[in-house]
Amino acid sequence: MRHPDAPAPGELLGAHYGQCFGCGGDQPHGLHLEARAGEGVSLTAEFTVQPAHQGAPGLAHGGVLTSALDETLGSLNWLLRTIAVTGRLETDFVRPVPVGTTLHLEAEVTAVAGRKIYSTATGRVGGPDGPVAVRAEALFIEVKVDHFVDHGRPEEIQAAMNDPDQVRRARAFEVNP
Ligand SMILES: CCCCCCCC/C=C\CCCCCCCC(=O)SCCNC(=O)CCNC(=O)[C@H](O)C(C)(C)COP(=O)(O)OP(=O)(O)OC[C@H]1O[C@@H](n2cnc3c(N)ncnc32)[C@H](O)[C@@H]1OP(=O)(O)O
Repeated sequence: MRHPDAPAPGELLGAHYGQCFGCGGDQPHGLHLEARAGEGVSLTAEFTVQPAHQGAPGLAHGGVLTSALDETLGSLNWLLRTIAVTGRLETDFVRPVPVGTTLHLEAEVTAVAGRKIYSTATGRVGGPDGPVAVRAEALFIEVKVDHFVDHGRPEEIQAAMNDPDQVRRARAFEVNP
């Protein structure tokens, strides 16, 4: 399942799109999640809860935590060298996550059936071996680059197509044998 050209274990995966809310370095409102390749089709990521991410006073909003899980699971695309979007995502919120906490995330692909990619993720607090605060089960569906070209707002699509770095990133996913 792991693509032969997948980044080596330990390598930073980088953003799939600079304006992405989950991982984009150019997105001032984003989570700035950083993911690193693991063994097989797995990875780890870190995300620190900011004051802008509150739901209840001093606690992370559940939707923001789900976004961090979604992004972590979506980053598995880099290891499969496949473009896939979230079809279904189910989150368990096991313990509250205070502002300032670094969430230590890990994700892995559990099965692939045609275009369907099943995956799971956990987020731990206090360190990579700390207690689980959130976990998720997901189904991603493989799509072609056309998915974004057909459905995205034209101004952002045009800007992405004019950005050689973005075109290179998109191509890297498309040369999947
Ligand atoms: C040069 C410019 C280009 C730029 C390129 C950039 C490169 C980007 C690189 C990487 C990007 C990654 C971005 C990650 C971002 C983080 C992850 C997100 O948040 S993604 C956003 C949220 N998700 C959506 O917006 C999906 C919206 N939904 C859809 O578009 C469709 O529903 C889609 C594509 C998911 C499926 O539609 P169908 O028509 O293609 O396929 P059907 O036949 O419906 O489903 C295929 C199989 O999947 C099952 N399925 C689909 N949805 C399901 C669901 N919700 N629950 C259970 N099964 C489901 C179906 O039952 C079917 O299964 P059976 O093959 O028959 O066994």
